[in-house]
Amino acid sequence: MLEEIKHVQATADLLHSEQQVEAAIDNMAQEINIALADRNPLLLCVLNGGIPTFGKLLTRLTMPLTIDSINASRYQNQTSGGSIEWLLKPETPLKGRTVLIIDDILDEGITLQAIYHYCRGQGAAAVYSAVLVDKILDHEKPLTADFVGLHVENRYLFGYGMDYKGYLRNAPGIFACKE
Ligand SMILES: O=P(O)(O)OC[C@H]1O[C@H](OP(=O)(O)OP(=O)(O)O)[C@H](O)[C@@H]1O
Ligand code: HPA
Repeated sequence: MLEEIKHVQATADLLHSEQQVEAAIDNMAQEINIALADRNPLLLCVLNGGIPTFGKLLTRLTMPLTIDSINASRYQNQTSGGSIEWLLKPETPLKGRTVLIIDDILDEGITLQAIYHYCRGQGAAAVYSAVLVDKILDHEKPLTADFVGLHVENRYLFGYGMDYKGYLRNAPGIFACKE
């Protein structure tokens, strides 16, 4: 397995450097600071891929806020998605809260849509979403994200939280696997 991971990393294309990703996160934070300034938001980290984006946004946000996590996994360390498995639900009551869901990637949008409906079902007053990457697809998605860092071509990606078979989430940039 580790040989495969090393090969994928060595042959991948760098699409966005660390510097470019950090600048995109700066922009997202600025937008969120304006849009949610007086909303006392509850930030939900979508485990596991959302961890870097969540952490990097967190210290750039200036309003009073609280945090929790959710884990709705669809890819289970594979490169194509299946049905959603709910591994963790937030402990914080969502009723009446403004929720900001933070994830690494909006691909088909199935995961974000499921989390959105979950939050609404729990009585959240408003549900926003922020994704580092919105993958450009040739068809409509079930929902759009409110805050997007980068729009990226339709290839299998890794880095900044996004994994290849569970690995390479720590890659310092956004990389695309060779076909
Ligand atoms: O838009 P979609 O096609 O639904 O895919 C996007 C989701 O897929 C990944 O999660 P994954 O299920 O791989 O879990 P992970 O966060 O642990 O990597 C990613 O973190 C998003 O949550
Ligand atoms: O391109 C991707 N890379 C990593 N994880 C993902 N989850 C959905 N799409 C992707």
